[in-house]
Amino acid sequence: MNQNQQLFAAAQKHIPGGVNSPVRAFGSVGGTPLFIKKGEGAYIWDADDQRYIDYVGSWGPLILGHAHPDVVAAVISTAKNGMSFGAPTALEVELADLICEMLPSIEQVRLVSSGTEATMSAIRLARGFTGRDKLVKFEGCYHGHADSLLVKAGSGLLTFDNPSSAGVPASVAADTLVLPYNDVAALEQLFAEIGDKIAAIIVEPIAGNMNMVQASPTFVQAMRNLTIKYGAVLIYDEVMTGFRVDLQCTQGLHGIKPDLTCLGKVVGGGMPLAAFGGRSDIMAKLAPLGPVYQAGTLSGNPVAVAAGLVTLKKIREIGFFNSLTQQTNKLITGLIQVAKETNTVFNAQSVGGMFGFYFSENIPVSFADVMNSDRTRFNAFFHGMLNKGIYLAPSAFEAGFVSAAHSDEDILNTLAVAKIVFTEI
Ligand SMILES: N[C@H](C=O)CCC(=O)O
Repeated sequence: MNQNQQLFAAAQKHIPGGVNSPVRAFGSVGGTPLFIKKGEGAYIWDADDQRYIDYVGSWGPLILGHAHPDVVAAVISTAKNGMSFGAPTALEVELADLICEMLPSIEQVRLVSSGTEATMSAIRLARGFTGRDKLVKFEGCYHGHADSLLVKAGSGLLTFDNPSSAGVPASVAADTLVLPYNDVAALEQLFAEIGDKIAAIIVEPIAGNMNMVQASPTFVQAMRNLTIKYGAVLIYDEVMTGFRVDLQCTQGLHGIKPDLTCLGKVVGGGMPLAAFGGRSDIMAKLAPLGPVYQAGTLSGNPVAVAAGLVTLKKIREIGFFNSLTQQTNKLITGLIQVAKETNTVFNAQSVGGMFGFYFSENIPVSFADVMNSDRTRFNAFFHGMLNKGIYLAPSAFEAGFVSAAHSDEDILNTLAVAKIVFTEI
């Protein structure tokens, strides 16, 4: 047994399934997960000292690459003054100001510790604000693991073939109405029937938890128009896409002003930090100002905030996003090219530093399309790449990420390996 296998065996003794989040168990692709020893730039090393070019980036946060020196320095210097106070700090005011400056739809913001907390709190707030209970979500979108959101969800649930979790009371799930992604007619029909009972739509405006699926412009516009018409709240879940696809996130690309936005991942620079924010009249309903309760001992944790601040400042530097977008594009066009050269049925797309690839003729626009892609081939490709030092997300239902640390050489090496693996599979 190698070190990874030994650690996995040991982990299973006291950690259910040997992992602290299900997709880490290598989901549908099977095998032993890598136990990571260290990361630097675009690379990670496993317990057997094998190096990999990493396109997971801790599932999105590491837009600057692993252990970026400025982020590490900020974390160390902040931690030296104390790890947590459970009291306000100047740093969190600075981060809140910066988020509001970068995202015009956010007039006020609250910091929390995970994407799940952000979406869960935004939904409670939308319900408190509207006085309504019904929530609209879309098939294949994943918004964290709060009870009401584990209905036909993506990410680890899909990976393990159980898109609606056990343990969610039917009464809770009853208020979650699930529609197909990108289906304008279904959305219009639902609003025509019960629009005055709907508190909110929550959507991943570029879905990253059923692989990567983009919302069409008509779908996006329909969500905005209908929520305005019926007085419902439009929640953009940009936990994955926030500061990852564009400096102004997906909402900047769409030219849409959501009522509330959920952020996570990049905003914390690799530390447990997330946020939700939006219209000040809605945010004013939060305690201690208003009747909607939301709280957290570690919310706005100074060490996490320090990492987030450095990360956001770096990605605002001139040329950062252009270069990240170009680098991701090189990977995607290169993969499409080598697939063509090896007669492999394959497709791929990217926005900013986020990408998806599919063993299918067309780019998927719905959950059903993703389900129809060739997942057996995906698994073979994943293992082939992993065995040759390329670490991709171990699930056909997750997006991939390029960081500022991925060099031309890394991309070329990845493409050379992909060509071999496409031929093998
Ligand atoms: N897709 C998930 C989050 O965005 C992957 C991370 C996890 O579930 O552990």
